[in-house]
Amino acid sequence: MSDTKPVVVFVLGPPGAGKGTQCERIVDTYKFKHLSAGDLLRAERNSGSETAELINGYIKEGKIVPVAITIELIHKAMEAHDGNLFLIDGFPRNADNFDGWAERMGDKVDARFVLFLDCDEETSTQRCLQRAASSGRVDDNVESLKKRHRTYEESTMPVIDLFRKEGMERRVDASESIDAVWEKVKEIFAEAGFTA
Ligand SMILES: Nc1ncnc2c1ncn2[C@@H]1O[C@H](COP(=O)(O)OP(=O)(O)OP(=O)(O)O)[C@@H](O)[C@H]1O
Ligand SMILES: Nc1ccn([C@@H]2O[C@H](COP(=O)(O)O)[C@@H](O)[C@H]2O)c(=O)n1
Repeated sequence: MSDTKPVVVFVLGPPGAGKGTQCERIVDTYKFKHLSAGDLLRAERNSGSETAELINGYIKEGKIVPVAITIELIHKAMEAHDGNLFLIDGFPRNADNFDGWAERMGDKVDARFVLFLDCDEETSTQRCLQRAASSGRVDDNVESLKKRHRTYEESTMPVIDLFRKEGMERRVDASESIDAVWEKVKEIFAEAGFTA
């Protein structure tokens, strides 16, 4: 991490909304470091560490891992990066994530806005099921997706509502094509003062 306060943009939305897809383009264009909470948790699970089994259970059930574990992974990844712009994807996902971040990181970073990629459950499910052929993910199946959607509605939407009330939410209709979504995302980053 550089000496100046890290700038953070959060990326939220239902499973398969296209968060990772748009993050790749944001990284290429605006030179952010992309930190996906889901990717960090899957890597930790695959490392066979003492929390691996616990993390796997949460992922299979579409539940949210306790924040202490997730923040530790995000913080370590931020420390390891020699730059100032961070795109934190899939976090904060529930009140525990939100409160844990506020407590541990809130005053250490400059959180600019939340990119909310929004699409309906049917679109989201179809995208994840198509991705299943290549993703190898234990949770890209109908049963896990139902659970992930319930978690999204019950736990993540209230967090997005909180950000909206704070004027930090920037919503994009993610049911459009990848290129159409990208055009809207670029407008949001330009309005926030980021240059390509
Ligand atoms: N706008 C889009 N239109 C059609 N397909 C898309 C669009 N955006 C992403 N996809 C495809 O949908 C699948 C899910 O996209 P992606 O992995 O980016 O979603 P995500 O929001 O990061 O998912 P998760 O939260 O489950 O990790 C991928 O196969 C991707 O290629
Ligand atoms: N803040 C988070 C983010 C993710 N998880 C767990 O990982 C699963 C996959 O997340 P994706 O963002 O890659 O879809 C998710 O269903 C959770 O089980 C988490 O616990 N906390």
